[in-house]
Amino acid sequence: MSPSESTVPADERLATAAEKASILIEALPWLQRFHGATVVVKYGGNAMIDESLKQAFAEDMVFLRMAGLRPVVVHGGGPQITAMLNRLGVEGEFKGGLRVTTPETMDIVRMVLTGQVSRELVGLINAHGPYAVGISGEDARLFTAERKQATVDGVPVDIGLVGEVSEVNPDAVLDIVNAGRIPVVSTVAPDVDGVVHNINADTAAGALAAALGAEKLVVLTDVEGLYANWPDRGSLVDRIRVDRLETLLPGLASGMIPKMEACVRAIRGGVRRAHVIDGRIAHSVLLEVFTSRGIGTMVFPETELP
Ligand SMILES: Nc1ncnc2c1ncn2[C@@H]1O[C@H](COP(=O)(O)OP(=O)(O)O)[C@@H](O)[C@H]1O
Ligand SMILES: CC(=O)N[C@@H](CCC(=O)OP(=O)(O)O)C(=O)O
Repeated sequence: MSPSESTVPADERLATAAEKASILIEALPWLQRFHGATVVVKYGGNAMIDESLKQAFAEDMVFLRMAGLRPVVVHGGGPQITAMLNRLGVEGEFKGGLRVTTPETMDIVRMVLTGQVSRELVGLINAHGPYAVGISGEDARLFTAERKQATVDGVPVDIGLVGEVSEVNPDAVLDIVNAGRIPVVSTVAPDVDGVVHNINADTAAGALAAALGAEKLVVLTDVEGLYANWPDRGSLVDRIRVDRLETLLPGLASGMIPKMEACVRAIRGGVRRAHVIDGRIAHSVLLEVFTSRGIGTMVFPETELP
């Protein structure tokens, strides 16, 4: 046998081929259903664990695009901001799940999100072709921020330059999507006076999904989904109607609050499905979009039966 030849038993090859074919065919109804659909994917900093996971995420975005969907990425970067603050010796703290943002912190938040995390994701996606374009809430008035307070023990507290999204102008994102490319959105944005604010990435993703009339919002994080009795790992919620989720909101611990508020905002804004899934699993987005069972927690509208 020459070195260029190899032998694999025919029955083994057939079994592998049959398994692959069944995986591909399971995706068929979803490929049909989601053709042309906009999917907003929020990639949290806690799910950007290692290089292979980030590369798998980039592959998923290109896969969605090549399968005829319209993916829009909104990225986080909380742990990356914290690491940079530590490197620069700047003190930082969170209140009610949001980063207390001084003008000095804001400079670092903006630098890390737009100059580091966005650039890295854009590069990973563009390794597959000229698809990704980075854009921030400051570009073409994508987001307008309104100063937001945190709630600690039911009391509102000032946390500096932190914004809620008061307005979304999705035109620039649509320009990129309509050109066949993948927007990668960083969540810093000016208020009406032009003062740049730090916006939680879940909050921005929910607002953008609603403004785009997206089919789906998919939020990647570092847990399997929403646990009804956190931290009881046996209490993972498979699916939940938006009105029921609203009743749970006041009892949720920080971290999950902005995510679940974002899901509520998206569904109330007309998005058909919002999902919180485990970004620590490679290709988790494909598993959610193209398999019948999906993964994680799915939020659906009140107009559907529980
Ligand atoms: N009810 C809950 N279900 C699941 N996770 C929860 C819940 N309450 C709080 N959490 C916490 O929320 C975290 C996810 O939020 P966060 O750390 O902000 O992630 P990300 O960087 O993905 O935005 C989880 O790791 C978990 O510690
Ligand atoms: C106001 C606020 O808290 N902003 C966040 C923005 C980044 C973010 O949301 O990143 P993750 O999705 O990785 O948590 C922050 O400064 O950490």
